Amino acid sequence: MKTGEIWAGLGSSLASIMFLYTIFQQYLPYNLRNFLEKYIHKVTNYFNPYIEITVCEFTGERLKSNEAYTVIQAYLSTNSSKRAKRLKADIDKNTDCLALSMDDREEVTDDYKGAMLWWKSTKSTAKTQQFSFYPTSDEKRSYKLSFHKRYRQLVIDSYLNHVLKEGRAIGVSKRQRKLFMNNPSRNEDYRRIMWSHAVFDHPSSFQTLAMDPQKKKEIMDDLETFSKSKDYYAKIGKAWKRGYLLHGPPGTGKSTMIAAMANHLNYDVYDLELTSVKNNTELRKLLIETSNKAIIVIEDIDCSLDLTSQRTKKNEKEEEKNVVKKAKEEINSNENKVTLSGLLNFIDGLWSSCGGERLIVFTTNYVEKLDPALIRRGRMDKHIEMSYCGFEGFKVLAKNYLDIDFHILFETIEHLLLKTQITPADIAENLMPKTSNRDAETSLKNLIQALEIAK
Ligand SMILES: Nc1ncnc2c1ncn2[C@@H]1O[C@H](COP(=O)(O)OP(=O)(O)OP(=O)(O)O)[C@@H](O)[C@H]1O
Ligand SMILES: [Mg+2]
Repeated sequence: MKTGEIWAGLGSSLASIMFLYTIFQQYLPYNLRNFLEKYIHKVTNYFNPYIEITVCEFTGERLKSNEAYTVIQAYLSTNSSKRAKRLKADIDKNTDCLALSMDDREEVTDDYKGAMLWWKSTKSTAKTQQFSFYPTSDEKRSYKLSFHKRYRQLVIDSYLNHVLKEGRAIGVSKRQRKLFMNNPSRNEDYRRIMWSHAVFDHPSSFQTLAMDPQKKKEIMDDLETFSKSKDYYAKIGKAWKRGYLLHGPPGTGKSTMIAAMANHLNYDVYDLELTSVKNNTELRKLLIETSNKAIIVIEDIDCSLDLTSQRTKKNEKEEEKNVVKKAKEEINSNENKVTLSGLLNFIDGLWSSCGGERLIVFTTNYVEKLDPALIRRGRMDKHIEMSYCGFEGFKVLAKNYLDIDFHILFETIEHLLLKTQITPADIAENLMPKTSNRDAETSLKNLIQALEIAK
């Protein structure tokens, strides 16, 4: 008799035993049934060449949602919509579109480096004793991955990482970005939600940003290099973050640039209002609650705190002023106790390295007012001056607002721009059509008039 036949014979006998057992199990005493089940399980496990990995939707005693489940769901989304026969559709909160995923107890296959793998979505309903008028949410969902035992090493060493990486990338590309604002601190409430958020949907892009094209390209390259440098930062032993200082007169596009940066990199934005932060401890708490792939923005840093004179030598008069100020501060001891050193710690202290891929952006109208310690390289790695509008910047605005690349009046405007300091915000206002018939010539004439006056 051949070995194959022996195995086949064994298999069919086992199947018959199992069949008989399922029929007669109810007549067996409880203890015997328990004993038999244990051994039947062992025997079937021995003959079963397939390995299973289960990932539940919720884990732990407190049933926290399991990130691995979400990542796998994202990973399987493309595969399921192509291969599964039974799909379910839900509104995706992030994209506000219908998202397809495989239905409960549905199965899809995946090929990876020649190995065949099966993903099955399972659902079990826990039996609760409690009576309720409302539908109970005791459904437990999970994904089960099955594969032949000869692929064990491939799955553990490589496939699972591949699923994690791909799933995360799909999740990031589909997510809707958020704009977070820190909530003002009131009294000691440890359950307080530190950040509120809204959907970030700003239309600004580098394409519509009016500035010197070379400078613009340099910034875009810098951002892209940063976002791809995870391994490089790890190699040189630096936390994966970068500081940008945007300075320039009002209306030159600092806030617009931040939105363009966020859109370019697909990052969330945390708009940190320092004056509502009670003290350094709270600042730290806010920091650790930020996510990766985010821009933390502190606008008008010079107005947010008295960060200007703390490290410079003060003359006596200033010293006197400070005594009065200190007394006032003590009275309002609950207010504004974020200090320069607290902020420096925020930027480059140990806490700043929790997580990664974060930009910190400061904006100011008066760069000279800031303490040099705050803006030195390493903290604010890149200083970007946003300045008055040049001819190249004007051309971008003309394209944005009037949809023209050239006009006979451009030459006059170029001459006038050389002699006038005008912000992109002012130019934009003049180019904006005032009537419903968007006549480019009238808008350009308006601008020329404004430039003549400004000159
Ligand atoms: N460089 C620019 N490119 C395109 N639009 C711009 C630019 N600068 C300003 N604008 C336009 O002007 C408006 C105001 O600009 P923005 O708020 O970015 O200026 P800001 O430098 O942040 O000013 P502030 O210092 O007062 O905060 C924007 O809504 C935008 O429409
Ligand atoms: Mg601004």
